[in-house]
Amino acid sequence: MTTPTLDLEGLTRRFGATAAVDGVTLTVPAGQMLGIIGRSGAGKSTLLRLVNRLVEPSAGRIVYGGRDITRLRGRALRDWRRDCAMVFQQFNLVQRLDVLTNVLLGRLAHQHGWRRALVLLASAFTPAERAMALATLERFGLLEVALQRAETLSGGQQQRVALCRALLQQPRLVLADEPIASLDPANARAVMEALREMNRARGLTVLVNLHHLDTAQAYCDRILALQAGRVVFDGSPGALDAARIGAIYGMSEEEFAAESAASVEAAQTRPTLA
Ligand SMILES: Nc1ncnc2c1ncn2[C@@H]1O[C@H](COP(=O)(O)OP(=O)(O)OP(=O)(O)O)[C@@H](O)[C@H]1O
Repeated sequence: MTTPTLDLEGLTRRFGATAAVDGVTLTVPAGQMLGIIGRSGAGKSTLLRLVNRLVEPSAGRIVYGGRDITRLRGRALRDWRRDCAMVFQQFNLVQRLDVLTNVLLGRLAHQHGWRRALVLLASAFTPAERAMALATLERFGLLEVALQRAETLSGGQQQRVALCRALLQQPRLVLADEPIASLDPANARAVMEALREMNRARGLTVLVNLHHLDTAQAYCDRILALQAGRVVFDGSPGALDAARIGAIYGMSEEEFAAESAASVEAAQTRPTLA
């Protein structure tokens, strides 16, 4: 399935005196995997949250396939949020539920009102939905853990379950906010490969916030670097070398990576949703 172009036009979000995202103008073609990098506080999370309208813009527009997303309300806004699957650093699985049910929760994006409550309470997913969930788990090498509680899985497995849940939502875009920041290198690789496979096999547009330049270079078609909410680099992975990083951020690539790792550790000590 191909997806239409995503256009951000002068997108801005201010929090008091801080411009978290400041006049970002960008066209993301259908099926592109865009890596977004930047120091802590550069505006990466806010940018993703603007795209699915979890955060409202102070100025500018989001346009998808020619439709002004910024103006959507009510049902149309809910449908847009269903079209944008979010993936979080902390996976956000329901730990005490089994893997299969966690994946099926992605289908709830297609239900509203009392139907949603019914499906949730009675676990009333259809046989077709269950088959879809099992096939997705199999594709990601997770079939044998389908009936285990989420809490028994490694971080890398949990994040791949979260990707399966995102796929069950049948989104057009995937917005992944630091999806590998809490993972060791082997698990991080497995998750990035799964994300890349979703992008390639399904033609899904992926926007992924990453702390490490080398990861963005290895997996993404294009890199966007932010600083204080502004785009300071937008181009091919090969064009962003150590010298360019030094010029943009005033630090070496190693310092950039070390600072990012420190900010991840700080984030892990903050309370998160289960
Ligand atoms: N809800 C909010 N209220 C006030 N300020 C906010 C809010 N959300 C973000 N900010 C501010 O906006 C700026 C950008 O934050 P954002 O979380 O988008 O950056 P980030 O690049 O994702 O950082 P990190 O890598 O640490 O997650 C920061 O100065 C932050 O303090």
